[in-house]
Amino acid sequence: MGLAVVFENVWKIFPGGAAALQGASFSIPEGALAGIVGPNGSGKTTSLRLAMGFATPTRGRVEVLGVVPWNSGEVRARIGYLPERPVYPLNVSVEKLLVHGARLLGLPDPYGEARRWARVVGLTGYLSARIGSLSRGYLQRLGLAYALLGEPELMLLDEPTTNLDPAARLEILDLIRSIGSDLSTTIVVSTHILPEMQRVANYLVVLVQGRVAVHGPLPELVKRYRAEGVYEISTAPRAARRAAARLIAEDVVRGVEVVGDSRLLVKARPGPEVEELLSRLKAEGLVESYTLRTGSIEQLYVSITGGGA
Ligand SMILES: Nc1ncnc2c1ncn2[C@@H]1O[C@H](COP(=O)(O)OP(=O)(O)OP(=O)(O)O)[C@@H](O)[C@H]1O
Repeated sequence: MGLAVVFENVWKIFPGGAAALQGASFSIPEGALAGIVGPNGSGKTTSLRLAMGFATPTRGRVEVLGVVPWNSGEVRARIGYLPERPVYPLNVSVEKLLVHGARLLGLPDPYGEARRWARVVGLTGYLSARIGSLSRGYLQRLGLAYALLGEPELMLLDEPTTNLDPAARLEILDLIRSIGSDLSTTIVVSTHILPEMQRVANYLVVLVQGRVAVHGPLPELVKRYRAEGVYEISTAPRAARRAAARLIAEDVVRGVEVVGDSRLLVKARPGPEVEELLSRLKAEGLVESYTLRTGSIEQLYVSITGGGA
């Protein structure tokens, strides 16, 4: 599988001297739903703007979908971008804006395109609504629909949940997750709110002061840093409760959830103790298979950086 985004030793120094990126290197594989996480000012927005080709690096190499983005007008049409603070014409209808966007991309059926993505983001009932009348959550849906026009190969979403209330936040995250699983688009989401990424991301880039502390598939990082993880366990037929009772008594297990007759989720810090325990239960025939599914991004972040997001 190829790489959707490659940053190689990228520096971005602004005219006033602020160094937003200081030798950042990371890559994001095609098809990933990647979170770029880091505290305010760590270079998230700068990274997305460089990937979009809206800015050029002072030094280093940025490659997106196999090309250098600021040299190629063509690649912009393959990327959907949701800026941190999008600006919309308030007196225009939802449909009109989406149709306009589809026309700018030269898409053959602008109305069909507008309706398709409005449906995906749950705005079908709002096609004729004035943009100025939408709530913040619905404005973000509109931003997602706009970024989806033309079904881009890559979506760059900059802090898509900022300024939303908790319910709208969850709706947007769920929407991003379902877009990620329904389409083959690579999605990159920046955020300074770590627990949010847990709901959606399977790949992580951790930025600290313009440098990449770590990047990689989430389960791999959880394992490497021994942050608390969630194991998905298949037990022998109808043995989920029995296995749960065994596991909950073990020191290394932080929590157990029975999710079916023969399926469990187990919270534990990955490492030899858990592996031993699970292989013992496997040998006994109680557990059939297990995989480390994901982990606590907050804990991971603390293990990587020594704290303070
Ligand atoms: N156009 C600019 N001119 C000068 N300095 C800038 C510019 N854009 C960003 N910076 C500085 O570069 C650093 C990184 O900014 P950036 O916006 O990329 O961070 P961020 O991680 O997205 O933060 P936030 O969550 O606050 O948006 C900050 O110190 C910021 O002040």
